[in-house]
Amino acid sequence: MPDSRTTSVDQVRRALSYALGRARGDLADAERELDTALARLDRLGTVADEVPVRAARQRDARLAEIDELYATKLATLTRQAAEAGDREAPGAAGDGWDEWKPTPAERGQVAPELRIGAVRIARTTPVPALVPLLDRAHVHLSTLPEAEDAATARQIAAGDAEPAHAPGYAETGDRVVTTLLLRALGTAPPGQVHITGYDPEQLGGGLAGFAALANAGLLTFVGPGGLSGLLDGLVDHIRRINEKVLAGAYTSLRELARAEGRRPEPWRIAVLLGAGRKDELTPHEQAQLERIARTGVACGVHLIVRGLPMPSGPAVERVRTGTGGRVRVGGLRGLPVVLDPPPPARLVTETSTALARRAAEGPAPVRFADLLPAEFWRESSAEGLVAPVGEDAQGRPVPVTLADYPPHALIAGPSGTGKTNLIYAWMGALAARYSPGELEFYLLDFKEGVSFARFAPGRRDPSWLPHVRLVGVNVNTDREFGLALLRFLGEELRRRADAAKAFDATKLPELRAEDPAGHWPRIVAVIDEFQVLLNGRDAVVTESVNLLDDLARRGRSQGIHLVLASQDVSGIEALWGRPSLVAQFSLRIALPKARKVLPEQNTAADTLPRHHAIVNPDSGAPEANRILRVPPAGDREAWGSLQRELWTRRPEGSLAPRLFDGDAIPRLETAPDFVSLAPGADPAGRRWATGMPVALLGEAIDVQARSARLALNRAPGRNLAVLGTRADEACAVLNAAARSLAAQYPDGGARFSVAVLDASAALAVDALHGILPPDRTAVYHADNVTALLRATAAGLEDEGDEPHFLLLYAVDAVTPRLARSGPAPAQRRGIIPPVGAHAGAAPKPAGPDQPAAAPTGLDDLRRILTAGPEHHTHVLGWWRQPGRLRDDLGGIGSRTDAIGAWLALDVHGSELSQFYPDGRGPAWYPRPWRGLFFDRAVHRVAEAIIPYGWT
Ligand SMILES: Nc1ncnc2c1ncn2[C@@H]1O[C@H](COP(=O)(O)OP(=O)(O)OP(=O)(O)O)[C@@H](O)[C@H]1O
Repeated sequence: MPDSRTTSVDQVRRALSYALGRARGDLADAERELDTALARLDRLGTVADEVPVRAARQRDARLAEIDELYATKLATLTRQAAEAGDREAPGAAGDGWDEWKPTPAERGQVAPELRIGAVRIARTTPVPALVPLLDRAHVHLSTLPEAEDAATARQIAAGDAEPAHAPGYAETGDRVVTTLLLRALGTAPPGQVHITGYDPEQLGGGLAGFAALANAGLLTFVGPGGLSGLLDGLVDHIRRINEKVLAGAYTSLRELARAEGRRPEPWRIAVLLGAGRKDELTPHEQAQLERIARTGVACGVHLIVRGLPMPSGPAVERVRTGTGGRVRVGGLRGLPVVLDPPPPARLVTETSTALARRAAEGPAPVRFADLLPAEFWRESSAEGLVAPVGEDAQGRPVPVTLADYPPHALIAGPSGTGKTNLIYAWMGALAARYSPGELEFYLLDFKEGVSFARFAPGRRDPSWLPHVRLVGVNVNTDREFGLALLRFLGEELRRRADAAKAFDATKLPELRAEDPAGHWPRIVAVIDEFQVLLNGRDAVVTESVNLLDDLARRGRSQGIHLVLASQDVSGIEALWGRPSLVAQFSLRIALPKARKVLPEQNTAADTLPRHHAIVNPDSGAPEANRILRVPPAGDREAWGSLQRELWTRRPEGSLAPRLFDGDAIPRLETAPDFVSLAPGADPAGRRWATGMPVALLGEAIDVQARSARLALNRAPGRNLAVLGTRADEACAVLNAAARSLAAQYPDGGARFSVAVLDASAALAVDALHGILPPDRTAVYHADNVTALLRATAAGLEDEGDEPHFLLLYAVDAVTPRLARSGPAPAQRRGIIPPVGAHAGAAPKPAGPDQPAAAPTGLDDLRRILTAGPEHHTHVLGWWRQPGRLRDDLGGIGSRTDAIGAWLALDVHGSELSQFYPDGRGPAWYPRPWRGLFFDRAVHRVAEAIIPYGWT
């Protein structure tokens, strides 16, 4: 009994020691109890000798009690240790072979210890036996002396059945090697473990099943004379990692991986299988081996050595193999371990084949998530904007800067090479680092498509990117929108410069320091396919280039940054003719096969692989090239989840960005200017700020969502002529005008006379039913419009203050008839003055031989146009040709002042010469669903607008 107790106590002491690592506190308690128990045992023994009979019984009872207590404690501890062991070696590091599959660690995750078997102690739960390898230790395998092997066999739990096949020493060693390699391969990302085998005696040594890895260069063998070279190579590699990768910033790759969330270098495992002769190593080899043993682990270089001497050291785990799958592991204080069964041969070969295939596919793609910081919105943009857009070949994120230098970027690459994707990646990385108070985006895409629309709320996804203030898509025909953005930025530049001056500051960082409560985010304006804006030689190009020049030169100090992207920047004469402007774009980003964005002598883009980019912050100087891999960032899922996350954090009161879609027909009912007119809106908002009625004609092509508007005050010329043959568009303009005017008189107070003079307008006029006040609206047709005009012309002086709006659809369809009509039935008040004469001018007296001519319907129209506005009677008419309007006004040479505002549709600029101050007409090339609006009271140059839809 005492003998077996002593053995048991010994065993337990070791088991407790093992569990120490996992359950230190419990173990300490247990050990104290154990010491107490042993002391008590001693005392009991002594007492027993003295009082043999009675005490012997008592002693046995106490010992049984202690045994029981002790067994319970031990069971608890081993169970805890087993659980801890399972946690330490999750997935491929510890799973049984039935369910085993690779579970590659996430980047930056620490490599786990690897299970080889289980610690067996009698009457307790088996505890996983873990061996440290990747980033932790080297492994040295040696053979247990026979006596120890036999003792181990005895120590193994009595209940454990001997396996049917009891492997010998060599096979047990092979099993350890195979198990460690397979688990290491399964826990690392594919391709991240490179194995080298040194097996001069062709022992196999557990390496044979991994042969498929050789196809992908993940397994190499060195021949019998190759040990020296292998060790030298590993030492060189360690030196390189220390100098170039860790570079004094980190003490190990493990630390680097933890800090940066990436692992730039694969692990290298050298399996050295000697034949057991001590003298096999030369002194040089021995020295190199020692070096590697000492310094390799920090650099991801690991040795599994068998049959060769291995220097001792803290980073060497010793595994002594016996027979029958039994081993003793140094780190487990020599406790007896029963190896797990060997991994099935098929599992080894299939895993190796799959890993080789994955590795041959190239490095794991960069992930968009890797560009994002651990915590959002922590950066200040006072000094600039810095964010990565991809990773270099070593997996290091490549930061890209927009600041004083470089202030602006040019991005180029042929179609499909990933410009849009790169912009997404960059925007995501920036938006995650800088809050909307630090950064604002203005985005414009001149190519067809809706690539930037995702940043604005959509039907499927109501979220938006809170940094985005403006999104313009499908603007390929609306260069005016690009110009509007540049004008807006120009204004902002002026505002910032003025504010800086007021604080005696010159730059944004100084302004921010002086005015900490101010809202001075950096602005990034991205214009994709910007060459569309600069194509041609018209006024839009001239003004755009001038504005670009100003923004590029002065924007840098005021935190306004331009990012211009294009498929081909080579053809943009407007830019290349201005080298000083181009020089401001010192950040150059070239995608594969990009032309001209880098200087001629910098040809790196020609050989750039797919999904890579060159970032050059030094105007393309070859030595400043940084080549990087760009992650896919266009994926709606990846992007969507970031956007939603940022959206939920948006500051209170944050407004959705303005979305301008050149392909969409705007709606009057949602136009902010209309909403503020509509009944129920703030009364102060109605009838515009000035109290005069305002007709909204269409959406202005502008950064702000505003309406093109015509103020109908009591001043000469306050009429509108819509010109062109496109009935839908002309009706849309007149309908919007009518609806917006009606909205300003919800309780009556204005008269509407609507004349439908061509069938093409019938539907549009029908659509006004229920919108115009029924009791204040009269509809006329060709057969009674003369009466309308007669009555209106005759009654102008009697109109009083009530406004009267005449909406004449296709008026030119009846003017030939109007010219013949008369005499009028109503009271004549005199002769109609010629158009252009002042309304109050005296009528031309009739000569004695000339009876007073009866005014025709056309005369009445002219009088209304001329004299009406001062009596608050306004014509909003549609003429299908400018020539007809001119004729209706009196023909060539007659004055046109009665038409103070016009909106041209499919009319060429030259046809408008008579109605334009420069006498030559505006530069206007008609395009579908666009009009050119000119109000001589407010415009210097005509502005393009988009009619509101009326259906
Ligand atoms: N780094 C990348 N990784 C994976 N896929 C990419 C990457 N870059 C681009 N792509 C994919 O390639 C396709 C073209 O990319 P993208 O639209 O960004 O090109 P582009 O240069 O903007 O083309 P275009 O000028 O015709 O609009 C897209 O399907 C995109 O998802």
